[in-house]
Amino acid sequence: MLNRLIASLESCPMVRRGEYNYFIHPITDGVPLLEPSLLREVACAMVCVMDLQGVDKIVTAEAMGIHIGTALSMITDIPLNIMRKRQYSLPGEVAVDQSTGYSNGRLYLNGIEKGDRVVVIDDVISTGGTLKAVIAALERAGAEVVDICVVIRRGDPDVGRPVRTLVGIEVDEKGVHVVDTFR
Ligand SMILES: O=P(O)(O)OC[C@H]1O[C@H](OP(=O)(O)OP(=O)(O)O)[C@H](O)[C@@H]1O
Ligand code: HPA
Repeated sequence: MLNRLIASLESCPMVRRGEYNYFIHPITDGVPLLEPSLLREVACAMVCVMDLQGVDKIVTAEAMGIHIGTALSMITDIPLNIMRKRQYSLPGEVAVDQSTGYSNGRLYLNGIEKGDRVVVIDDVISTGGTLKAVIAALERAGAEVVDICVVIRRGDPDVGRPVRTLVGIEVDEKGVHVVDTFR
């Protein structure tokens, strides 16, 4: 079921970002080209593994959760909420710090109401810094996070909650190796 995702990961290029081996892949970067068949494979697999019963909103983080969140939203008819790197200063906006293996920034949550049942999705989890920030913002807004699903898990990060992943990978100087599926 994940043939396209696995084959494209095992042949994707990698660059150094400081000390970090950064793999470049259509799902995580939109580079060189995101084929509809790959996006469809990923979105359909996410719909299969997630518990979407009674979910009010799909939440993702700018930028590389957006195409996946959009595909999921169109399949399920559940609205999409995007945590932005831009501040809007609307009433109730929640700001959180985000750190990854190669960057630090701030994410802003708007449009979530107390008691909303949400699922969180993203393209990749590596240090877990981004997901921790997203979960913290949702908790501050009073949402109930009912499921979390990420396409690619790099290593074994811990965000204090179960995270479903479609594939697990290891990255070394030779490139990307897929080590598990549907965890
Ligand atoms: O587990 P982590 O170490 O936090 O890494 C994962 C995050 O890194 C990337 O986002 P990034 O902040 O690079 O922004 P982008 O989506 O705009 O590329 C990716 O889209 C994830 O959200
Ligand atoms: O190695 C990576 N590649 C693409 N996106 C990422 N987000 C965190 N790590 C990575």
